[in-house]
Amino acid sequence: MIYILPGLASPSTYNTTQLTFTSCNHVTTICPVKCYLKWWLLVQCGSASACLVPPLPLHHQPMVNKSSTSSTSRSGLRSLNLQANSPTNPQAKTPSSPGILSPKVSTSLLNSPLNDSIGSNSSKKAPKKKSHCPCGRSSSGKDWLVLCCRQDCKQQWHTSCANLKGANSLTQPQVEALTKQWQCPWCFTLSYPKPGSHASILNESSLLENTLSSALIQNISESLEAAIKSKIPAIDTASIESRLESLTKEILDFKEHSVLLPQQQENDRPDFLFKRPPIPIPPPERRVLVTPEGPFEHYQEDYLPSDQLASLTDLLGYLKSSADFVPEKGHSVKLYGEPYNYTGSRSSVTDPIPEELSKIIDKLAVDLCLSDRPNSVLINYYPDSSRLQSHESYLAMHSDDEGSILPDSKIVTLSIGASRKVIFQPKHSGSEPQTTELTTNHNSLYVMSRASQNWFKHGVPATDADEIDERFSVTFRSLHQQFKRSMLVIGDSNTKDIQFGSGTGKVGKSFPGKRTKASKVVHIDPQSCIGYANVFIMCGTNDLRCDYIKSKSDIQAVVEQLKDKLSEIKQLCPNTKLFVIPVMPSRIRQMNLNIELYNELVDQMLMAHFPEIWFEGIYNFLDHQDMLSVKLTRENDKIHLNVKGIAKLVTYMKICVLNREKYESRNLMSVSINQGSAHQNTVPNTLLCFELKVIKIMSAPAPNPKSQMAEAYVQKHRIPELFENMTAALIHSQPENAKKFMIKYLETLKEYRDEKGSYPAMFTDANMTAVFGMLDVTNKGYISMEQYRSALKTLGVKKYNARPDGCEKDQISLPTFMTEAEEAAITSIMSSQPFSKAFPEVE
Ligand SMILES: O=C(O)CCC(=O)C(=O)O
Ligand SMILES: [Fe+2]
Repeated sequence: MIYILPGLASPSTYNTTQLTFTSCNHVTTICPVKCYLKWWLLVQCGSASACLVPPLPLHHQPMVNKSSTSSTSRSGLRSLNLQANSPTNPQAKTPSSPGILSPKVSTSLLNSPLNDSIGSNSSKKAPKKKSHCPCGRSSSGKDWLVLCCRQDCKQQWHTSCANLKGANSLTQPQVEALTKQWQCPWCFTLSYPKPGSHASILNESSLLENTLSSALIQNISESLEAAIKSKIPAIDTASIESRLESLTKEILDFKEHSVLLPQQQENDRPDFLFKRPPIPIPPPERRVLVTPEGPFEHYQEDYLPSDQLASLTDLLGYLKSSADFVPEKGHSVKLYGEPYNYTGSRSSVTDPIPEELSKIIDKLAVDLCLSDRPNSVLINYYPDSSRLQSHESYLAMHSDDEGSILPDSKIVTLSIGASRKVIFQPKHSGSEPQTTELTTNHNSLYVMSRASQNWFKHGVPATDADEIDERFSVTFRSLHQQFKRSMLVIGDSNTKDIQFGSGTGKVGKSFPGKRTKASKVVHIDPQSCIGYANVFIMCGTNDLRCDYIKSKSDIQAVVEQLKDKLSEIKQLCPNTKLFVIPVMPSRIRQMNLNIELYNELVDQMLMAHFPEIWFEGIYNFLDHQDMLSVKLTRENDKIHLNVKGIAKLVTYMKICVLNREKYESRNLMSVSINQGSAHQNTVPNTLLCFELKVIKIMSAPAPNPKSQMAEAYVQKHRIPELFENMTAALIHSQPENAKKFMIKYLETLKEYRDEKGSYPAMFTDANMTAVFGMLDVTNKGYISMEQYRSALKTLGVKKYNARPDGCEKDQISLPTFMTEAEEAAITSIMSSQPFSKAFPEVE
């Protein structure tokens, strides 16, 4: 392929035009061709196809043309049609073709239609008579005269003037071959006009625009500068600059911390999605909390009888000699029983509790009436000063407040060896903390409650004595790893029927916990939260009854009460994950108006002060009129959830716990806890998009046929369940690409529907009820064990309880089925394998 790149040209500049030849798409030569003929000869000798764009007269735009030809030759060459009359060839005197004229032959006189468009220099030179070359001079028999083939032109040109000098050395037949359709430089144009979208046009216009606007800006700034200089003699530019710098920084900070979506996206989001404030406002100030109990409950000397003391001393001696202690800061440790992981712990391996210690635990359980038998023993070894400098023997101030410790349990410490001081300091006293000292003597015991850990910290200070003897403290705790997922539900009568533990209709063993009563917000007891990993507050319905609420300020007062309670809980239990459940709408319209406003205000309050507290949607408890669904409400009761409602509530809470656990474990919200103060953090936008805002609870609008149709459609296709499921899965998995994940999810569902694949392992009550219903066709209310197994299989559950309630009678009820299915699903999620299989990560 040959490309010829013309430039702007007038006939007088043709000689400098360059033709660019490329072959096989490679530029092979850039050849300054002084005439078309040279170019033609080159092309004839080579085999490449070619495209010639001759130099154009000034009124034509320069352009590059990659195509081959309009009128093409065999080689794809755009032909030049020369009309020549060789001065050296006598035969040429007789024109052999109509286009070839001898220099002396004159044709008709015609005005050139292009004369006007030629540059002024050229136009001066351009003769009016077409029978003469535009140069107006005679060629003195040296040049061929060639005639433009265009009917409306027919202008003659000297070969030299038309940049065809070489033509004069050609023979007549060669010239004839060239001259069939020659167009003169005035007429020759490309048959392919430059498209309007051509990059060069865009560049040209944007360049022009930029240049114009830069020039304009420059003009303006110059005149401004001049005006300022003349009017204001001296400006402190340094201070302005520094202010500008700090403003820029503020803007950047704001951008960084802002969690609001850009305006457009914000508008695009459905109304029910969560919003967070751009910058979280710090929580209310820390306040002085009065400790309800002392730092330790009990201290007793000479605790162990001599035989137990002797065997314990033997064990400690053995541990010391066998170098079983693992060094930590200021002391060493040895762990037995249930693993106890605390901040700074270095020993992950534990041995079973040895007999000597087991016997001591038996005694402790009886003597101290322990409801939970300690199952974890940590021995601290403070070596004597021959092994460790006195000032290096200590245990730093800390609280035993790890999530795995049972909330209502005791932490018991037996001291063996040298007397050492243990000191205690309150955490929330405000002023200089008052220190309590306890001297622990050999064979003494002191007992702390788990709750006291949230009020006090304790430690074993280094001594300034030159010499100290060794000391051991044998500490006993009740731990359970599942307690890391423990739940406390603080709520009104709607939470009364939540039962913790395992078995039918219970929360399940994966989520230990308890429910405490708070009929009204003011009854919430922050201390009850101590030791629980997750706290759900579901309270407020009674505060919002129509008898109590006379104006908006009454509702605001309840929100303020809640704020105070939350603030205290946050201060007392910084590690606890808090969930506020929006007040469930009732079936009383007037009351729902109060509830709607309250939820709205709580939402705002949380956004402003506690952005880390989850305020989850409860929309799936409502019917299409945003009233508590009649299916979930007790008969003749407009407020309370029925058994199904409670089961749904429990499922919802469990999903909340799992979602948050996964969310935090992925470091999306790294709440860092430092000495009791939780640092606020922002929530990433991607996730916020999927957090559910409490639905707008409106008083019921008059049903209209369109909305009924829409409702019927939504119900028929189970759209809310689909979205509920998908949102849960999305939050749970938090894939990089949410869109792809959802597509994949829907495809999985589709496969399931087509009975090709496994159903995702997280399902709603509706899913389970539907599967149960398919098996219990006669509506007996139970299914057989065989059906139970196949139903779980249908739901994609692989591991499940093989002996559920009712298995002896071969009658598995719907609640049992639901509990077991859910428990199994949750177990599978936690073991993550089947879950991740059901929700493959989408790249
Ligand atoms: O050595 C002591 O008395 C204190 C031990 C202690 O606080 C602990 O192990 O957590
Ligand atoms: Fe401790």
